[in-house]
Formats: sequence, C-alpha cells, structure tokens
Amino acid sequence: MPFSERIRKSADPIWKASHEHPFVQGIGHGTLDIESFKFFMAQDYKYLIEYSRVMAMGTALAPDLETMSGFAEALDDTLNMEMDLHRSYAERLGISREELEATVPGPVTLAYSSYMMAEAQKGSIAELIAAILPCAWSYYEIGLELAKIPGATEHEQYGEWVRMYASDEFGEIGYWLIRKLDELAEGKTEAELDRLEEIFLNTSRYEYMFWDMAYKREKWPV
Ligand SMILES: Cc1ncc(CN)c(N)n1
Repeated sequence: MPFSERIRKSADPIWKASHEHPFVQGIGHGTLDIESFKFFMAQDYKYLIEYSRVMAMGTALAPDLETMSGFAEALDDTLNMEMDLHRSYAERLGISREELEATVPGPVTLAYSSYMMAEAQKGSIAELIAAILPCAWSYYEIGLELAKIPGATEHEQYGEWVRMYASDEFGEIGYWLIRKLDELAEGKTEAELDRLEEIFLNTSRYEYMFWDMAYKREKWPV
C-alpha cells in the first residue's frame, strides 16, 4: 500500500469530521453566515503566507531540480492563484488590502502555522511534505465533495470558492505532494514512517480546528 494511502486511512475520522463540520457544509449549501466566511478568509490569508514560506523552504532544501520545480510551482499557485481568490473575495466583501494584510492571526492560525514551520525546519523534505499535505489534499477533497451539491458551484457568494478548490489546477498541487511523499517514504524504517504519520495526523487535526475557529470567529481571549 502506498504510504499516502496508509496515512489517509488513519486520518479518516479527522477528515470526516472536517467534511461534516457546519462551516464546510455551510459553504456547500450556501447557508454559512457571511461574517464567519469573512473571518475565515482574513485568517486564511495570514495562514497562506506562512504556508507559502514553508513551500519556499521546500524549494531551497530540494535535493534535485524536479523537486525544486514542483515546490516552486506550488508556491506560485498559492501566491498567485489561491491568494488571488482571497484578494478578490476581500474586495467584494469590503475588506481592504491593507486590512487583509494587517489581520492579527488568531490562536489556531498561529499555532497551526508555527507547528508547520517547526516541522519543516527539522530539515527533511519528507517531514516538510507530511506537514503541508493535509492543507493541499484535504481542500481538494472538500472542493470535489462540495461541487457535487446541486447549485454549490453556482452559488452567488460561495460558488467561486468551491470551483477554485475543486479545480484540476488546485488538485495538481496535492497530487504532486502525494507522489513525492510516496517516493520519499520508500526505504524508510517503520519508526520514520510513524513519525511522518504523526505529523500528518497533527496537521489534519489543525485543519479541523481551523474550520471550527472560523465558524466560531474565535479570537484571543484577552
Ligand atoms: C487552513 C488552510 N488549510 C488548507 C488550505 C488550502 N491550501 C487553506 N487555504 N487554508
């Protein structure tokens, strides 16, 4: 069994909880409170800046040109395709570019991005990919699931979001990371694979927490 299949299976209860979360379902059914969506997009913009830094680290640490190009492409897609979605939603929702960039990361945003960065700094490309893979892979899965809900891709407010995350172009980032991780997993010891699985499960948990904090519009308590 490819390593990606093994970790996807063990993360299944966490991913199911994310798919079923009222925030995610609210996007798909067009019922999500727009204030929660605005909150999410601003927090997500800050998160994506840190995620991009991790991909830039992957580009720098890559052992060969093929890996370097893969990370560079994923980085470009994030900065110029995914974050453009946020910039265009922000404009439409009355959030200025300055406000978007000045967003204070909330507790979950900071914890998630700091954890991802800490794992990426341990030096191995496999650990770095295990940390960022739930980000690319789970949004594509969610995008595809939500796109099956009648009317979801055409919804006035959330349709553009669903179409972007269900797109082949976005999916390609996840597929490339999966292929890379499977390649890197070959020849690793069981203890090393367990460690990669642990990182993947932790960032999967953070993905769930991110939906939840956006739904609740969670801020620092003091
Ligand atoms: C928190 C989070 N996780 C994943 C993605 C998809 N790149 C995102 N935009 N935000």
